[in-house]
Amino acid sequence: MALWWLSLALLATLLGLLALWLRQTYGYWARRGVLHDPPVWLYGNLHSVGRTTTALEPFRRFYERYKGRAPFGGFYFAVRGVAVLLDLELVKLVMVKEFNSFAHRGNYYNEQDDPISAHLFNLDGRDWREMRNKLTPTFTSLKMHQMLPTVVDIAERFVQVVREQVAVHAGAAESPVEVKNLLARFTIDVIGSCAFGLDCNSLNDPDVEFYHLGHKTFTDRRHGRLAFGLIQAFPRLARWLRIKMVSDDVSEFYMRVVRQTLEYREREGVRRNDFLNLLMELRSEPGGGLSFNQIAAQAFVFFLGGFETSSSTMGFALHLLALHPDVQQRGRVEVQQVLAKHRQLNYEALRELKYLKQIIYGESRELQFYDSQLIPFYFATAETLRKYSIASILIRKTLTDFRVPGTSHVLEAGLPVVIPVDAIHHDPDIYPEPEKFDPDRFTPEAIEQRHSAAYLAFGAGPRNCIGLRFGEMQSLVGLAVLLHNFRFSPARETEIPLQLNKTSFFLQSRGGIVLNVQQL
Ligand code: HEM
Repeated sequence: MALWWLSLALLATLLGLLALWLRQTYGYWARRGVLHDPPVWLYGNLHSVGRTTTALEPFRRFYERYKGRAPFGGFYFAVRGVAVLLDLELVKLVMVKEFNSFAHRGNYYNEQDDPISAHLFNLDGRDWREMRNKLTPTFTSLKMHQMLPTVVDIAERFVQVVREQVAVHAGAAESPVEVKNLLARFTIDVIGSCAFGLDCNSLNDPDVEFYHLGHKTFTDRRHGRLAFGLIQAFPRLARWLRIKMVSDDVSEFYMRVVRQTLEYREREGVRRNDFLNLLMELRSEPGGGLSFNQIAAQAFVFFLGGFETSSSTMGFALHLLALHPDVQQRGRVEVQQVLAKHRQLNYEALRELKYLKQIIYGESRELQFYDSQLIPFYFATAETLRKYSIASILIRKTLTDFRVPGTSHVLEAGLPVVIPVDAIHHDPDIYPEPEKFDPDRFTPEAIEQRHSAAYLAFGAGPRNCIGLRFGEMQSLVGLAVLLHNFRFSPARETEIPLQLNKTSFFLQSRGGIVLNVQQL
């Protein structure tokens, strides 16, 4: 009996201490006099995500409520205080001008026990800088040029598969096709070939392992939200406990694929124009090359970056184009003109697809400086990614105490800083009528009128998306061949508006995207 009372007293003491700690933790912003919303214990300000809202809503509401009242506001991720930026000048300072004070993302990874998690997106500090320097030459225009024929070959197979799906409905009034799955298979085959040197052929065989594990990488979480928040908040403890982030079967699969391909290429002396070849060349670089684990982790992140982001972008673009036939036709005419001139989709042809670029990609002035030839593509892709920002928030970690200009507030060392990309992209003062789909928001003249941090679909500054050109190339090729061969319109099953997945960190549609597809 005495033991029972003792246990109860111990439990009560522990709960009391936990409550005191949480009170102290959740008082962080109030003590500093920073605007903030009251948090829900243990969940912080993201309690609704995955239940009643997607990850977009809390940040949009927060931004709308506090924008103009302060350059940043206070927020809580689980038990961690984070600052949410509300002012574009401050965004630019954090991402570009004062980058050295905010160079980390602060993501958890575990090089020892979970080597595949130690990839460029997660790395920080010197490890990140060295890896970024090594990988940057992998994404030059020349390298993209060399990979383009592979992408075009797969795009031709893609058209054939879509034709077969449309043919199933021959003679019927409608020909509904689920395009999201087809786009995922297209990008899997492209990135499987370019990052892993494999002919995955998921376009013809949807049961291939690469396709299933590719999906699993995005759908299966090793940890629940609360555990994830705690791991991010206490990375040293998590490493000590040997906690992994990537599922074992996913990790084992990619490690095995890279090992087998490397061994085969070395044995047979095979060279190809792909990312794996470039990573292999880095293996024996003087002054410290890449280890096998490092190569596998980088191939893995190229796969993560290249598969879901680009297929979602194309899926969102097709949905928008189906609802806006005038924009679709303008894009198609451009593709027809460019193909009539060049006879094929070569690099020069891609450069001339100006309007298509406005529909999907797009960029701030900063990116235009580094590759002015790519501006046109921004029009098409840009407006899609403004409306549907695949990464709805970006994160940086403060490395040294940073006084916010014009205020007495300090972003303390170690504090995560959130850039609310989706909220900025839907700010009516920056993009009037933000729900309207209008690729002409991304003409060079219109871009010039806006703040350079007003468009952040690929991030900004030295830690922006390294795969931008590749993603751009594959999305542009994919959309160009689709518009050239098919017309898209809403079918009876088409969701309007498109419903989004509530549990995914990256923006995804909740289910498939069904559109009426007509062969031209
Ligand atoms: C539509 C396609 C894509 C979108 C929307 C996209 C978006 C992004 C965003 C928003 C970031 C974070 C930038 C920041 O924090 O400032 C990022 C980083 C990154 N992306 Fe992409 N991405 C795309 C395609 C790709 C592709 C094709 C690859 C690789 C082949 C890739 C690889 C990466 C990597 C490795 C990083 C981390 C860079 C670093 O921390 O140094 N992405 N991407």
